[in-house]
Amino acid sequence: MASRVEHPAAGYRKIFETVEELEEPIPATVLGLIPSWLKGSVLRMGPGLFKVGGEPLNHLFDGQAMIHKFDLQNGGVTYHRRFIRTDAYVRAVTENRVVITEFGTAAYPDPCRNIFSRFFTYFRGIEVTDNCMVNIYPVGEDFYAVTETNFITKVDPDSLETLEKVDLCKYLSVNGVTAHPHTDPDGTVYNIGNCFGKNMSLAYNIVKIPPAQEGEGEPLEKSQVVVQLPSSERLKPSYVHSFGMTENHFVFVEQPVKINLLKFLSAWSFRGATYMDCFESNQSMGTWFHLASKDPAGYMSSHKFRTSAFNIFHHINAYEDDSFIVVDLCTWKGFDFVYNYLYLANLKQEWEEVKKAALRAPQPEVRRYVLPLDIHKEEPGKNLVSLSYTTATAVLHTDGTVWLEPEVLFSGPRLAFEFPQINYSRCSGKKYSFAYGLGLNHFIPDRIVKLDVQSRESRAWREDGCYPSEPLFVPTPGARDEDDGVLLSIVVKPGAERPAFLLLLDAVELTELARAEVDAVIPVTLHGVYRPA
Ligand SMILES: CCC[C@@H](CCO)COc1cccc([C@H](O)CCN)c1
Ligand SMILES: [Fe+2]
Repeated sequence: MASRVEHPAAGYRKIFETVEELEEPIPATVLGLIPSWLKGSVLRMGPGLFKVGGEPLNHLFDGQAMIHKFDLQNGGVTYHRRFIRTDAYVRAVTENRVVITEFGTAAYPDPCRNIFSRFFTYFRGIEVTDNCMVNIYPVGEDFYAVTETNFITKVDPDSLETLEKVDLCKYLSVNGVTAHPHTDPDGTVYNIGNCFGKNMSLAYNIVKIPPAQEGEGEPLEKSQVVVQLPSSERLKPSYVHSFGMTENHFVFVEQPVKINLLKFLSAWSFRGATYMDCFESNQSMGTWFHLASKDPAGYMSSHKFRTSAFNIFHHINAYEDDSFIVVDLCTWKGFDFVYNYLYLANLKQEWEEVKKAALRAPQPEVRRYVLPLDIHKEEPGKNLVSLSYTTATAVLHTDGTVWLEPEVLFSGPRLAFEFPQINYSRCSGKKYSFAYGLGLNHFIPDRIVKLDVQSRESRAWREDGCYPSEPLFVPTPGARDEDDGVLLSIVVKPGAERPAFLLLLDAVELTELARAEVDAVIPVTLHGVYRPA
């Protein structure tokens, strides 16, 4: 059972404060021993500028995108970081005001314009943000920093320069795609996104970007929608943050957090509206699971899986076993939108206040759901799951729906196992044993956790006054065991002589191998990738 850790000094405030970018990489002080085979870069995205024109940005997902890079070679480490030159960033800094509406902060009307031009800007659609502060991932030979809108930004993974703003609407009929794509061993990239389309043909589109082919130009030019999934409620598609992919199937969990399209597609400026204002909870649908086959791609409409309401952001892994699909998720119980608790004003409160707010929030739980593929007319009322190693159930109802009950893999009072990572190249879409995550304590990141999804045992790394980020798993070359490798996490230790470090943990025992300390505070990072040299 995770021990109760308290943060009375509220040191976590430091990871939500603006920092300067670096002109050049800075050296890190290495304590301990970095495995000689570990050569490459940790690339991560997060907010770096939290105030514009003297006004604070309100939400965790509003800060202007900053890219961070730890370079490891020959046992030495350097750290670099730059702001991404998005339109959102450049125009905010140039005009010294929020010009592009962010997730939870509305743009300010241009005080210099006259009343008429200000009035008419109200009627133009809002300018969708390109603030790519969520993740960075490779597509072919290129790296893209992303948020969840239709704009992704090509960046140089060595110099951290901003290369090109790309509008996915040029290639795909989507309004946005998640920051969590899946990648096949051959380099094919899959993603899912909302499609509000013409005449409200509402759906969720699964898109496929083929691998880079020599002299075949942009992979994005060849991207296509491979499956369209129907929305449970016309005019109100669910928010989708990630999806599952097994060897032969896509798994889409349709959560009861909905986008009100009448609000989202109408003139925001009147109300100084933001993306957050467009969400609402569906209090009656519960949560729906959808399946689609991968090749040939096709929606499996007869598989109507239902369960009770929860928020879902991060799929951990999904795999097929016998005639079942096993789906492991980081869930938050209830239909109240968890993002309502992630305003910076909340996260930067005194510790006692932070704990009080988290009491009212949806409670986190790692859950295993099992979806039977063969639901030909079994008799209703019987549990269809016959896997020996899980207590998850699936029961066919007379209306043709299948009611799912999960097995709980990890649960603790306001202790979330989140930002999950696995040995992806070896285990994605396959039966696996280990998941690594960031432990959130009343939403404050204060632990690195390893979860054995077979034994349900967990172990943690923590240190007083330390605030880690999502742990990235790097397998030892030629490893035999799934967890033979290193976990990399950027840790902030406010008040220390060197207030941030890259932590290297042995992924078997979560023991510290080394840390590379820098003389700089590093603000919160959300997601990232390890790029081998
Ligand atoms: C009404 C919600 C619209 C969807 C896109 C439509 O497909 C989400 O849009 C944004 C806009 C700004 C920042 C973000 C962040 O990525 C969130 C946290 N990851 C998401
Ligand atoms: Fe995420």
